[in-house]
Amino acid sequence: MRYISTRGQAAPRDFESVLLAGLAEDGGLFVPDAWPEFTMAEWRALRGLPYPELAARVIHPFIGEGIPLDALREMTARAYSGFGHPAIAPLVQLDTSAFALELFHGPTLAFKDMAMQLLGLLFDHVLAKRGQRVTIVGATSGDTGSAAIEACRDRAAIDMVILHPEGRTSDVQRRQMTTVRAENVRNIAVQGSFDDCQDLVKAMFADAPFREEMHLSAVNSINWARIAAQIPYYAYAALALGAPDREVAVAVPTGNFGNVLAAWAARRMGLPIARFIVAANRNDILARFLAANDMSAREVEPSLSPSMDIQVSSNFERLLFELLGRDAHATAETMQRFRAEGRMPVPDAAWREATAFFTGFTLDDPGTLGEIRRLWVECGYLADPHTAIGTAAARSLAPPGMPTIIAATAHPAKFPDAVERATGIRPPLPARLADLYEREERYTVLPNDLASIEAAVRAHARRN
Ligand SMILES: Cc1ncc(COP(=O)(O)O)c(C=O)c1O
Ligand SMILES: N[C@@H](CCOP(=O)(O)O)C(=O)O
Repeated sequence: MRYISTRGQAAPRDFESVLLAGLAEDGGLFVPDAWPEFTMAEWRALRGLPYPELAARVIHPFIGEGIPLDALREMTARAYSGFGHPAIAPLVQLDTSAFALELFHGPTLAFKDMAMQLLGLLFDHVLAKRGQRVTIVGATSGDTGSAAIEACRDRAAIDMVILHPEGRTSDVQRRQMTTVRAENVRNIAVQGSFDDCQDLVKAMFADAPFREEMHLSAVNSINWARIAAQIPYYAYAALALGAPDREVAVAVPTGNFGNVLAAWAARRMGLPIARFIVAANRNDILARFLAANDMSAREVEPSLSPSMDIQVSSNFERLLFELLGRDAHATAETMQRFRAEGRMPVPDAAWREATAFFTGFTLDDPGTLGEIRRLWVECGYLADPHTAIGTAAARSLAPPGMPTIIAATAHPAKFPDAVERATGIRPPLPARLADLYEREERYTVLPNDLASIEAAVRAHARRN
């Protein structure tokens, strides 16, 4: 499998190089040069397999022979061995056609573990094989950070710096990152929003001498490996609900557009996912785009679902590339105009094509609390605020009678204040995190300034 950049100016390369590169040198995102497809019979043969086996088989076409299927199998078996549920990603029925796909049974209690636990092992494998080391820089609105730290902590060949927006994550999320004692990890609270953190990461990649010097790599969903590792759970759920012999819909709480893009990739592989419901909080840029072709960035506003407090959804570029007929020149121009003018000029035909499959939905904070309460009262289901936006979206927009998979992206205990406000119940953290509030935090607050962040990354990488 070869990968090309959405902006067409970076050399094509294989999976392992894409894993280490993270972002293409031309600022674009790597995508497969052709989508692997499974036949109906091949999909049916995956039904009922244990999650680690299914994951290895679904991901392997994106990797190719660089990593043999058996080696990947060993990695998926290890990656999911520490999950707190035997099904890894259980489906919980909420009503006749709505099913919560619980993706939060990993070590840091959010869907990020589903990909990140595997990514840590892929990095180990590829870095050992090549005798290289990397400096991973990541931006987080709360969940990617701790999942990445947990997956890559204490690795001799990896240094890691995670940027989070100061004061804009939940306390549990921040503490899950800042209380980890691992020599190779450093946390920075940036005086800005998640979009600022993400921009800083992209700016570090765009600084070619710095990128080279630090051997930068990424763990955000700009890294294709993240998307590849998020495809299997949609297959797992869709097959359990009757695919490929029956169409399903998905409703995905969305911020950086990585999770819903993984579902769309499953469709490109041949799974009959008929509708993609993109569920947002009041940071509604994607919903405005889908409703009226208005992709215009506004200030990021804090909400009760902080992990989705995002306006610039990086992975939209991958969909845009497809909507523009894989025209890298047009994609690059459109993205440059978005950066310069804050508004993305998507041609009408491309927008119409997007709306054939994708529908947007927005829910404000009172609506989110109401939905958490409703789920508890009517279904006996305790949901976190992100998941609740997904269930509300499915209720209002899922095609009638079609089984709908709602990505349950975080454990309610990560957002105890919101859940308690809505239901009166304060969900406890699992025993292994019970002393989270007693642990000492370590992080540095820095301004939203590239030079300061680069200096901190360099100092961390050279600390020995
Ligand atoms: C709990 C939770 N839900 C939803 C999202 C949005 O997912 P994505 O950024 O892949 O759209 C995130 C962050 O990414 C998250 O942490
Ligand atoms: N919601 C995310 C934001 C980053 O998303 P990613 O999928 O690109 O890593 C977070 O919790 O950090």
